Amino acid sequence: MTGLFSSFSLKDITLRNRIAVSPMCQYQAVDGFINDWHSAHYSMLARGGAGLVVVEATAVAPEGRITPGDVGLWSDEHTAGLSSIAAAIKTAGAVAGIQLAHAGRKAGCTPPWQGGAPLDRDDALAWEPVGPSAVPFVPGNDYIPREMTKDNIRQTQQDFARAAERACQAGFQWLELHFAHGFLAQSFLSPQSNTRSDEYGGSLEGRARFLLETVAEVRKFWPDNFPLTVRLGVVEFDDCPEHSFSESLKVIGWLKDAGVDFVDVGLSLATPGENIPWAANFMVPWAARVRREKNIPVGTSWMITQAKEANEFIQDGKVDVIFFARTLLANPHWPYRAARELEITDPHAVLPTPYAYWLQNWSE
Ligand SMILES: CC(=O)[C@H]1CCCN(Cc2ccccc2)C1
Repeated sequence: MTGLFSSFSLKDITLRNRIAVSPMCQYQAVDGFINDWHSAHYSMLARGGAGLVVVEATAVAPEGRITPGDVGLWSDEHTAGLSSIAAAIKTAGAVAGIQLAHAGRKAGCTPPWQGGAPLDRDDALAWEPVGPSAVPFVPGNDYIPREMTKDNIRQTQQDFARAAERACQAGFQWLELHFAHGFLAQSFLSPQSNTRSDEYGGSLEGRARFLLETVAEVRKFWPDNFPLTVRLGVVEFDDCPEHSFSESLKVIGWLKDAGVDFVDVGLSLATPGENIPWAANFMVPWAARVRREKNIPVGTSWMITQAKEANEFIQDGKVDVIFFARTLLANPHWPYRAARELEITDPHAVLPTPYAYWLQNWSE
């Protein structure tokens, strides 16, 4: 019987359950290097019992960071630190995943707790953002990205590919390309941000070209027996969400043909004014439609907090994996709580032995 605690196999990788730690930016790195914060953070989450732990948005180039504090994999020097993170995740029994990102025109900002606005231009840590077109994320704002040349595009695609190679060398076995949230790839896809008239703009084929060429380059460096996945913003909540969703379904078909194994169904966040219908589980129906209409395994996130509901989403074949974020930040041992609530056999077994032993006969 499938459910939240049934295993999930994709290519040669098997998750012990359907609970994934969603990539959550910590903004604690220096020059892209992880430190004790990340080691403790990811060990904590991996020991909580999730089947998959995806490391936060990891920049494929310095100018692709959301903030100066983003983790990076743009240099061979970054590999060693991330390999220790991958090892810690795997030792705890979870599959080690990593999200590779380029924030595009949303890059070069302060972390959310400092307002999330672009760094002052005279800040020594600031840099010029890049994008498909010289169109600012905030209409009328003077934080305008430099329009990428075709050489810039090719270089960034290589950056993704080389970062994927490093991720494999570091021991990660699940790769998620960040094609959502208004970041670089999403901004190529959205006509709100991509006004190019060359082959990287205009038609849907043109706007999707950056994504498909990036997947093709990554495919050369990421092992075929490990899942190659994308987080894709599948819907823009504008005056006609069905339009962007129908375009996304076409793009997902092309991504699948290019070798993408799984879609983590996310939000577009391509413009600041989106009227997002925030509510519990609100992305599940969209993910279920992708799964059904494109016959591809999917995951999703966004305000999913209840074990019984999550279990039903899996049982009903709506989604294959559920990405939890704040639910797990609030309680890293939430998988154990969920296992008890769902009356799974040996709920304590989701935890490492030193914890499982003492909890096997414990009931509060
Ligand atoms: C890297 C990434 O996708 C993150 C960056 C920070 C904001 N995240 C998106 C977010 C928006 C609103 C509430 C919570 C989260 C996306």
